Amino acid sequence: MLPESSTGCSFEDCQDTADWLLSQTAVRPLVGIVCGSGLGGLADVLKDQEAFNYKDIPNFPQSTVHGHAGRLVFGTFKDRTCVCMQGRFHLYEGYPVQKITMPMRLFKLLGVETVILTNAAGGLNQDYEVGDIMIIKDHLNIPGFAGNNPLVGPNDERFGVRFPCMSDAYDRELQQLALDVGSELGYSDFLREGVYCVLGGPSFETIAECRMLNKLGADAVGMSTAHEVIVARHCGMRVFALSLITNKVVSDYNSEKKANHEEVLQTGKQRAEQMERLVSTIITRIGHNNNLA
Ligand SMILES: O=P(O)(O)O[C@H]1O[C@H](CO)[C@@H](O)[C@H]1O
Ligand SMILES: Nc1nc2[nH]cnc2c(=O)[nH]1
Repeated sequence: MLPESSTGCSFEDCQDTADWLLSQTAVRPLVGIVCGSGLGGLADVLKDQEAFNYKDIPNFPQSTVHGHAGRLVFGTFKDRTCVCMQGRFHLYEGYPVQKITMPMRLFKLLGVETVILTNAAGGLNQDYEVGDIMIIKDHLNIPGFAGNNPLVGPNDERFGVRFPCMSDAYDRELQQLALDVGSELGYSDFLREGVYCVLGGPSFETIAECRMLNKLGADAVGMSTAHEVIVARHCGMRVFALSLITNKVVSDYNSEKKANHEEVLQTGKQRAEQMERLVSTIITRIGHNNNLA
């Protein structure tokens, strides 16, 4: 494990990055958004945009995955100020888990109160269809079982406590709000609630792994989000997350289907409009200081 000071994720490193960004933009974001694979179009619907390429931001990692543009976009939905990651980082890119979650600490230091994350995920639940949108109510952090938790290492109390609670990781009021908004928009037929399981990737799952994960209680599987959620909750931000079911996992030895990233991006394109409308409507209903409008 690398000490925090050498990964560029210490409080001081994050503060330097926040100070640099706050000196470049007048936007003071209350909502932070992370876009999943193929779902970066959400950032494009922000008004009065100010965008920064990750490569120009001090201490910031670089996006290496197709479907993750690598831009931090500030702007507004109605009068709600937002900062949006158009591209996230994953364990399989080779970054330490502390580095891929560093943007959550940056969000906190920028003044963000609520974090909304999206991801592309494989459907494990037999009832799920491609194109379903799953409100994440809980997660299984499998890399964490092996000690790869983003909070491993010295704890900096300026961010949060040594042993943070995770039974309330996903905000229940925001889940209910999403169900209500989904119903108003006519999305109930493809809106689900379930458990997301993160694996390290980059290989997709074997059939035996899919069967095991489903038995463990996971409804969808991916390679992101849970680490970010842990760090966001550690520093006291409210969290809401959505999985777009971009493919059904292969859990039958007679199936000829093969998981692939192109299908993931393709489904993202097909559901982009509904994902954007759902998220932007939820944001317009989040009031200041975390109250619902
Ligand atoms: O979780 P996001 O970033 O949406 O991406 C998902 O899609 C990619 C696989 O196609 C993996 O990176 C997986 O985690
Ligand atoms: N691990 C994993 N990640 C995904 N991201 C999108 N689909 C999948 C999947 O089937 N498995």
